[in-house]
Amino acid sequence: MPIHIENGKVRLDHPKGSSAEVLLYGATVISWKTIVDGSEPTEHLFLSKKAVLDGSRAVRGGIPLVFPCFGPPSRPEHSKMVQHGFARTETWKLAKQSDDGETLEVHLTLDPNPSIESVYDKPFSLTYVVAITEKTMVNELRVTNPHPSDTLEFQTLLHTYFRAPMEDVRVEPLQGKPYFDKTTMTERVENRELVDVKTFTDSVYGNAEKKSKFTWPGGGIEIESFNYPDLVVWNPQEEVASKMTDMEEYGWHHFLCVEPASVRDFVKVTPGGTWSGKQIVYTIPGRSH
Ligand SMILES: O=P(O)(O)OC[C@H]1O[C@H](O)[C@H](O)[C@@H](O)[C@@H]1O
Repeated sequence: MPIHIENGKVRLDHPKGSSAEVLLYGATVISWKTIVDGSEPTEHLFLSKKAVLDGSRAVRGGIPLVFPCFGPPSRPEHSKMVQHGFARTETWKLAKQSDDGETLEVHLTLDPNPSIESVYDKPFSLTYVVAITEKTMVNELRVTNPHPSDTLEFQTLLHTYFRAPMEDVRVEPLQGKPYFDKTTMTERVENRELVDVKTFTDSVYGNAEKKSKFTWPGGGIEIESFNYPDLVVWNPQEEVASKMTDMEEYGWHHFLCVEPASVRDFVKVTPGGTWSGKQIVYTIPGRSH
């Protein structure tokens, strides 16, 4: 079976060798593999060896979903929530699956339940689409506002932990972009053509390009995003990661987070409307790692 569900995890196995694994817990994609150089499938996501997958805390790695607030809550309506909201710590439902021979696709849904309602009283409906082809992965979040008269406002982000060598990786194109540097809490403008993460990096770029990429000698990933005006680049380095109980030793050497986002401002969805944000991720042709 190309798509099957087992022990709270959805597996997609493409006939051309690519695969993905999505936990119902947080709708967290924890693995995405493709065949890059004609041999064994290569894992493109970082998942900490100490990540907790039992539903007791957000997963340290893969693609946790941030909704409806980014970072510590900044608005009264989010004040009962923990950092990054509840979407990454709720159990989603597998609502739909399809396989047309080229694309394997699953739809996971999340709607208000008593645990969410204890911290958030707005009506909403979320659908998260994960699809893989031989070479690509698509992650699309759809947010519907079922309220008859109130606008729904939220922040959201695909917190993607990519497996890459921290020392060598460079992100572009970010030159000239405004960004909020969370390491110093200052608003700045990026002057580097190629951005590295060799020091503690927590940068929230605005006005992001539709296509971003990061490369290192022998590897690279391109991200095409739709409807995400911002891009967060993060590597916690030892100073922050060593305080995380779920980060494996030296884990920060093996990933960077490049996160299509709508967080510098709040997305506004009119009554009855639906917002959707999407990333398409693929390895850069001719490169392998
Ligand atoms: O530790 P978490 O709650 O998963 O957050 C991990 C990180 O997420 C984002 O990248 C934020 O910009 C960081 O400030 C935060 O530290």
